[in-house]
Amino acid sequence: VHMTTNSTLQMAEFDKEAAKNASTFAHDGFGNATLKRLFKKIVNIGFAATNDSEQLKAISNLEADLTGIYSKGKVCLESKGCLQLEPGLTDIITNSRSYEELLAVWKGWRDASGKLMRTKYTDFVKAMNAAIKFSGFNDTGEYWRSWYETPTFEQDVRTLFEELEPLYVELHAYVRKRLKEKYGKDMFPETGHIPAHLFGNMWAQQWSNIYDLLVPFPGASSVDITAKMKEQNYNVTHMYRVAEDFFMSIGMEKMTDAFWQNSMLVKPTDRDVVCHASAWDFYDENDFRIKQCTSVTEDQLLTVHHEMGHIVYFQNYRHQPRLFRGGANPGFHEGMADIVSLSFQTPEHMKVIGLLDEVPQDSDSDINFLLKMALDKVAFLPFGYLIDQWRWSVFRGDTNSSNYNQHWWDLRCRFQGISSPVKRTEEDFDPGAKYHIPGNTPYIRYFVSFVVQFQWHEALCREAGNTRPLHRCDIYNNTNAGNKLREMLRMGSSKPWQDAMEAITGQRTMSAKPLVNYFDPLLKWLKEQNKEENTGWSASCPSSIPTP
Ligand SMILES: O=C(CCC(O)(O)[C@H](Cc1ccccc1)NC(=O)c1ccccc1)N[C@@H](Cc1c[nH]c2ccccc12)C(=O)O
Ligand SMILES: [Zn+2]
Repeated sequence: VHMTTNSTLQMAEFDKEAAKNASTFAHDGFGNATLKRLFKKIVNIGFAATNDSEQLKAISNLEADLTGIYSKGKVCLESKGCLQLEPGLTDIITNSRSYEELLAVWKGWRDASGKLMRTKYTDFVKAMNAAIKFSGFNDTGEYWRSWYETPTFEQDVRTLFEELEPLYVELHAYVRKRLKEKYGKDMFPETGHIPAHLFGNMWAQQWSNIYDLLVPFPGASSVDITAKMKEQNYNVTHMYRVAEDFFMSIGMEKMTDAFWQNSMLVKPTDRDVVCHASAWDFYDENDFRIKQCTSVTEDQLLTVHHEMGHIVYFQNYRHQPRLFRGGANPGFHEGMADIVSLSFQTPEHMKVIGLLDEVPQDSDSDINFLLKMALDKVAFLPFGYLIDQWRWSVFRGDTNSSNYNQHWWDLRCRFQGISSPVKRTEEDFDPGAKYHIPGNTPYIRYFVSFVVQFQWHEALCREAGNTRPLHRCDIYNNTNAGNKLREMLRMGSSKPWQDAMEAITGQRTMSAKPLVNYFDPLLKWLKEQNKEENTGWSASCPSSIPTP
C-alpha cells in the first residue's frame, strides 16, 4: 500500500505540474480542434487537482484495502472446504441446481466481501468527493459522466433503458415460469420477483449458465460449449490463440511477444491476486498485457475474447499522443471488447472452430440460439444500468451509509425484478460483493457497450455483405468489416465519440433499434409463451421472504 500511495502522489504531482503549464495558454480559444482537445485533456486531471495529499492517500489506500478484501474473500462449506470466488464459488453458482447450496454460496460470498467494506467505502466516497471538487465537479459521479461529453447523458441512457425494458420484461416472465417449474413456485414471492441466487451467476447479471433449465426446444440442437472444449482438450493458451486467430482473421495484428511474456493468464498459486479479468496498456507501443485467472469454460472463452478486444484497441491507437490513447468513451472500449463475441458465438462460427458438428437451420434451433444470446445480452441490461444509478446517488449524497443496502435492493427489485432470498439489513453491503464497487470501476460503460455493440455489429455485417439474419452473421475472415472497425479504433479518444460512431455506422447517436431488431424473432416467441403469464413485478421488494 505504501508503494501505491507514493506512486499515486508522484503521478498527481506530475499531472498538476503539466496542468499548470498548459493553463498558461488560452487553449479555449485555439483554432485547431485537435490541439484544443489535447490541452483540455492535459488540464482535466480529476482527483489529482486537490491540494490535500491526505485525500489522495486515502483514496489510494482505501481502494487497495477494498480490493484486498475482495481478492481474499472465501466461503467455507462443510461439503467442499473453503473456496474463493474464482474458481470455487463461481463453479458452484454456475453448476449447482440445489436451492439451498446456491443460497449458502450466495449469502456466504456477501458476508465475506461486501459486509466487511461498508465503513471503508463510506470514507472512500468522502475522500473522492472532496478531491474532485478541486477539478470543478460537484461530485465523483458528475466527473465520471463528463467522459461521455454529452450534457443529456443521464437522460439518454434512461431513454435507452426504457426502450429496452419491454424486451427484458418478456424474458424475465419466461425465465420466472421455467424456474418455478424447477424449484417450486412456493419459493417465489407473490410480488413477481425472482430470487437472486438462481441465475447461474453470483450477481444475476448474465443468465446463460442456466440455459439448460430454459431450453425452448430440447429436441433441436443446443450445444454445451464447455463440455466440447474439455472434450477437445482445450487449454488456457489455446483459448488465447483461438481469440487471437479471430482478430487476425479480420485484419488485426497478432499479439506482441511482450504480451505472451508478461501477461498473467492463470491464477498464481503463491499469492492472492485480484482475479477479476483486466487488460493493461503500458503505453510503450509494445507491452500490452491481460491479467486473468483463466479456466477452461465457455464463460471464460468469452472473457478471453473480451480482454483481447481491449488489447486490439490499444494496438490500434498506439500511434496517437499519450492522452488520446483511450476509448472514444469508456463504453466504446467495452463495446470493442465484446463486438467479436456476437460473431464468435454463432452456430456458424462454432462449426468453423470445431465446437459444433452441424449448423442447424430450422427455426426451433434459431429460437434456442436467440434465447441463449438473450440470457447474456438482454438479461444484462437492467444490471448494467442500475449499478451506477446506485453509485451516482451515493456520490450525490441522495443515498448515504444509513441506507446503502436499502437503496441497492430498491434498484435491484425495481429494474431487475429480482429479490434477496434472505433478509437484508444495513449490516450488509451487497454492492461491495460486485468487483466494480471495491475496484472503483464505473459501470454504465457496460450498459452503453451492450447498446453500441449491436449498432456496430449491424454496420459491420452490412459492410461484410452479410445476407443472413443479423443473429447469424459472422464477420470472421472479413477484412472489409475489420477495416471499417479499424477506422474507428485508430481514432482513440482524439475525436468526440459521436465522430467515432459515425465512422462505423454513419449515425452520430446511440440507438436501441439494432439490439431490438436482433432479438425480434425471439420477442414474438416469448410473447406467445407468456400469454398466460402476468408479466412484470411490483416496483418495491417483497416484504416477506419464502424460506426453504
Ligand atoms: O468487468 C468485466 C470485464 C473486465 C474489464 O475488461 O472490463 C476490465 C475491468 C477493469 C477496469 C479497470 C481495472 C481493472 C478491471 N476493463 C479493462 O481491463 C479495461 C482496460 C482498458 C480500457 C478499458 C477497460 N466485465 C463486466 C461485464 C461484461 C461485459 N461484457 C461481458 C462479457 C462476458 C462476461 C461479462 C461481461 C463484468 O464482469 O461485470
Ligand atoms: Zn472490459
